[in-house]
Amino acid sequence: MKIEKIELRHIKMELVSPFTTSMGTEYDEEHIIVRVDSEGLTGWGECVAEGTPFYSYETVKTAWHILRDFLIPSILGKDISDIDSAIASYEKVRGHRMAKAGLEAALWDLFAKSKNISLSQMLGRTREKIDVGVSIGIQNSVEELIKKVEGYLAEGYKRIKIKIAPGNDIQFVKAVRKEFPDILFQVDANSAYSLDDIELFKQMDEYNLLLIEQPLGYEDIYEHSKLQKQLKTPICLDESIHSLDDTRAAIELDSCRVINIKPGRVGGFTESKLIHDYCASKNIPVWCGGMLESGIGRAGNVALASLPNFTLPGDISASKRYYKEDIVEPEFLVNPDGTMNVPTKPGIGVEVNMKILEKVSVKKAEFKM
Ligand SMILES: O=C(O)CCC(=O)c1ccccc1C(=O)O
Ligand SMILES: [Mg+2]
Repeated sequence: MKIEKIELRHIKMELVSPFTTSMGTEYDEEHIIVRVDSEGLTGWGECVAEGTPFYSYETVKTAWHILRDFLIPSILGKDISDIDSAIASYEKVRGHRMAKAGLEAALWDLFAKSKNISLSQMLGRTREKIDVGVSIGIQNSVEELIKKVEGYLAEGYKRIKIKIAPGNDIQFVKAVRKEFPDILFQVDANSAYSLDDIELFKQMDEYNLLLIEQPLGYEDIYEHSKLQKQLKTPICLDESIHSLDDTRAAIELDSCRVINIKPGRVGGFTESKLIHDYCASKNIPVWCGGMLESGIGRAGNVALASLPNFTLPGDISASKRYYKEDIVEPEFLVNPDGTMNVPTKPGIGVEVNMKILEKVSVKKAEFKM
């Protein structure tokens, strides 16, 4: 397909409630929306680099620079036969996986639309509904957390994840487990601890957690292998896994027994599929993480999570859990049974609401051949 035009939009959307993690508190989310136009079709993607370099070194500004100065020039005006050839055209660019994933997502949407199939079909969907969970930020008190958990369970969510940080950990775990003895329940530390905290993790090991996400260093694989050997609870790596190679190392070393796949963190759907397939071959379950995406990125996550080895509920929640109004129609909903429908229309399967997109855009640039 001849890549005729690419548009970038820096968007900023206010969260319905602040999101607190060990990395800080977010009140709004900044991402980049990538639009690719070719032969009368439009592909949409979302780059999940944030305004701050606290989860990842990438930010909206670094991703904008890499997209504008390196990735877009490598494909603009060219006749691209498939996604792999697009990826090959910018393979010299090291790292910057979120920037790459944003562009790749728009190309996946474009190619799926050109074949008149859904993105999930093109990725290899084996289910029409996915199980979904919710990620809850650190709350001011145990009572507030219990109330939030109760609300989300009532909406149907199949799995609860809470963020933890030193000083805000075991008391929350204890309270939730006491109140809800049978729910699927996990924690995410976003790298806030070290091996010196082994006693805390041994305590957590007694609460039948589904997994403990990214307890140690954000680039670490080795120390996680030491921690995993002392716990019954599976460790799940998020931040440390950027590629299939990282995945192999982590599984070979027994650093984790579950992998969180975020297409942005690993550079796109292509790498996500490689990680998914490798984990399936090693009997390692995967689930789809989230980056507080708008409906455009969410559509991609939903499609990805329809692959067979996504056997645990993802951090894929309803649009309204994040934003008062989403930029896609229809917005994403959670069914009362805790599932979400995988869109079946061509490409991402939802329409972009241009009026709302315009409203949340703080900067726009157009690149033409
Ligand atoms: O989108 C979601 O619901 C997941 C939210 C979440 O946990 C998260 C959001 C931003 C950055 C990192 C993480 C994480 O999974 O660690
Ligand atoms: Mg995480």
